[in-house]
Amino acid sequence: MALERVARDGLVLLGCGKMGTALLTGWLGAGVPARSVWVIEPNPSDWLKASSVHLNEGVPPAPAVALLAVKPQMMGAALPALQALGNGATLFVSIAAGTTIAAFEAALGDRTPIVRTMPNTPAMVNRGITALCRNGHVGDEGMALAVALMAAVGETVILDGEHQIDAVTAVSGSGPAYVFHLIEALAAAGEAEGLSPEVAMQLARATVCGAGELAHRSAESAAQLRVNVTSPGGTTAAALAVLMPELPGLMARAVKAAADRGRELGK
Ligand SMILES: NC(=O)C1=CN([C@@H]2O[C@H](COP(=O)(O)OP(=O)(O)OC[C@H]3O[C@@H](n4cnc5c(N)ncnc54)[C@H](OP(=O)(O)O)[C@@H]3O)[C@@H](O)[C@H]2O)C=CC1
Ligand SMILES: O=C(O)[C@@H]1CCC=N1
Repeated sequence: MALERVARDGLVLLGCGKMGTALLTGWLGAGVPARSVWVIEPNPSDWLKASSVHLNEGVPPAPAVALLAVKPQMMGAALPALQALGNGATLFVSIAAGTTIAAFEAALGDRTPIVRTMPNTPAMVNRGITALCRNGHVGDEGMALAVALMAAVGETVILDGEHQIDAVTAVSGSGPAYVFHLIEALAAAGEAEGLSPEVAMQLARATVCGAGELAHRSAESAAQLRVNVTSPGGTTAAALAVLMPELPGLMARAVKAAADRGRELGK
C-alpha cells in the first residue's frame, strides 16, 4: 500500500552506489515502476544506465520520498540538489552513517520530515536488516512508508530514538565486515593446519554461510546452537577455551570503535 504512493508521486534516489543499487533493485522487484524513480548519480553503473529510471534528469516538484544514499562526507555537497524539496510533503530517508537528523534539518529546513535509517549490505541479496528512527515531522503514515521501502530488502526494526543509531551502525551496519573478516581468519587458520588456500576458503565460507542460515531458521538461541556443536571434552570445547575468554572483549572494543566513529562523523 505504502509503495503505491511512491509509484504515484515518485521517489528521488540521491547516490546509487552499493547501497543505492541494492535498494533500487529491491524496490523495482517489489513493483515500483522504474519511471517513478529519479536517480542522481555522477558515476552511473551500466545496470543503472540500462534501467528505465530517470537518470540525472533533475527531480519532480513533489516526490513522495527523497532517499539519501551518498557517503556522509559527500552529503554537504550533494544535499543542495534537493533543498527545494525541504519543509514540504516529501519524506526524506537517509541511510548515511553519522549524519544526524539535526544536520539534515539545518540543511533542508527544520520542518522537513526525516527518517534516519541504518541498513547493511546483505540488502543486496534481500537479507538486510535496517533500523529506523524519525523526527517530529514524520507521522505514522510516513514511518510506514519508510519501513516499506527498507522492508523491500530485508528485515526492519524501529528504534526508541536517534540516540541508538550509532550502536546499530556498529553492530549491524558494519557487522557484515566483521563476519567477512571471520571467514578470512578461519580460512587462514585452516591453511596453517595444512589445507590448500582454495579448500580452506571453501570450508570457511560454507561454514559461516551454513551457520548463519541455521541461526536464521532455528528457534534455538545462539548460545544453544553453540552448545549443540560442542561435545564435552571434544574439539570444539578446545577451540572455545581459546576463543571465549578473548572474543567478547575484542568485539566490545571493535563495536565501541565503530560507534565512536559514527558519533564523530555526526559532529
Ligand atoms: N556500504 C555499507 O555497508 C553501508 C553503507 N551505508 C551508508 O550508505 C551510504 C552509501 O554508501 P555506499 O553505497 O557504500 O557508498 P558508494 O560510494 O558505493 O555510493 C555512493 C554513491 O554516491 C555517489 N555520489 C557522490 N557524490 C554525489 C552527489 N553529489 N550526488 C549524487 N551522488 C553522489 C557516488 O559516486 P562516486 O563514486 O562517483 O563518488 C557513489 O556512486 C553512506 O552514507 C554509508 O554511510 C549504510 C549502511 C551500510
Ligand atoms: O563503514 C561505514 O561507514 C558504513 C556505515 C556502515 C557500514 N558501512
